[in-house]
Amino acid sequence: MVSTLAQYAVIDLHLHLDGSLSPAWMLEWAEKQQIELPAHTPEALLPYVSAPQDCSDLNEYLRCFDLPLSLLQTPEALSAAVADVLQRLDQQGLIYAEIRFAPQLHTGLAMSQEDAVQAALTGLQNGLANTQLFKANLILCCMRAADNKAENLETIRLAKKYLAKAEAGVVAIDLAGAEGLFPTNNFAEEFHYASEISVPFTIHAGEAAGAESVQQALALGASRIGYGIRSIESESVMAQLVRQETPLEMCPCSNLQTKAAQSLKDYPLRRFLTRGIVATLNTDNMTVSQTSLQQEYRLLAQEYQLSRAEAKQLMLNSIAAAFLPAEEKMALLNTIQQRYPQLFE
Ligand SMILES: O=c1[nH]cnc2c1ncn2[C@@H]1O[C@H](CO)[C@@H](O)[C@H]1O
Ligand SMILES: [Zn+2]
Repeated sequence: MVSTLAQYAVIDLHLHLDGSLSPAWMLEWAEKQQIELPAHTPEALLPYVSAPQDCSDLNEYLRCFDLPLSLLQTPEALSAAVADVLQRLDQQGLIYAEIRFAPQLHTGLAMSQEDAVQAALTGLQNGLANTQLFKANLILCCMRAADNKAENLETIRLAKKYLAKAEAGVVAIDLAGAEGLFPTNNFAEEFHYASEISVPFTIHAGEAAGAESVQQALALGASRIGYGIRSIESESVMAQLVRQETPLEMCPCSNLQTKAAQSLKDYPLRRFLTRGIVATLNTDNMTVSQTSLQQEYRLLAQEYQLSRAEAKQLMLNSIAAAFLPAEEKMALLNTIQQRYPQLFE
């Protein structure tokens, strides 16, 4: 049962590019760019780019992104990183993925946010050409910070521009970063603007803050919620998620590390599914969290007694939740059925 449930690992809707670079890729691109790293083998590099065993909270978790981000400041590196992640997802048997990154975190050298978006799109097209993936798309993250409204608004403007180009590969925006330090409502202006110009969005909420943060994200018009774990604290928020069919992008390994969830035993995924909330299963950060989508399914199968029916529901929820038009969702379902008929027996 355990190994078969890992076969349901075919769609990842919540995966950060910068938190998912392989150590080998980081070593290769550090050398290419003559960037000095604190370690010179993949094993020795791991402690610098993955959450510690005793990670205390989201703020500590977020420190793991400094090193990978330092390697992603040129168009070549950014394109290569996207293509490499796609190749690894393909090797793992995935069929569809939405990869997110924050263009404003890639402007440390000479790139503008738009250069970063274009570089990532080039990587997306190159990567897709070399894989069997049905498709992959990009989500552009706005960041929770103190003085970055202009940067966030620019990210949203770019999302609109590239959303308007059919098939470009940008499908939505996100809000990432330190939720405990910068509450969701601080970003109301940004998301009012996104709504006004019809840019769909997901917001990381209910991770380092409570159900009220999910409530705020819903009030702003979020189409999906990143994690939303602490929705479990509010009957009315859960009722709203059911009523509006707003999907939750759940990432158990990461949620345990950031202490958004205290233990797997109390992880609210099953209660969400039972209530009819559109919960999905994702990785968040393959490298920072030392995980893969198969690993997430395996963990839940082993330690959470995830059933086959629940695994199938999670996969079907991911199809429903994808930022894809209805006909592409149908095509995605068909592709999965053809490639993995055993998942539907
Ligand atoms: O679990 C998370 N919660 C909130 N923000 C995150 C999480 N994982 C990554 N990022 C943030 O998203 C940025 C763009 O990919 C990363 O640089 C990191 O700061
Ligand atoms: Zn995330």
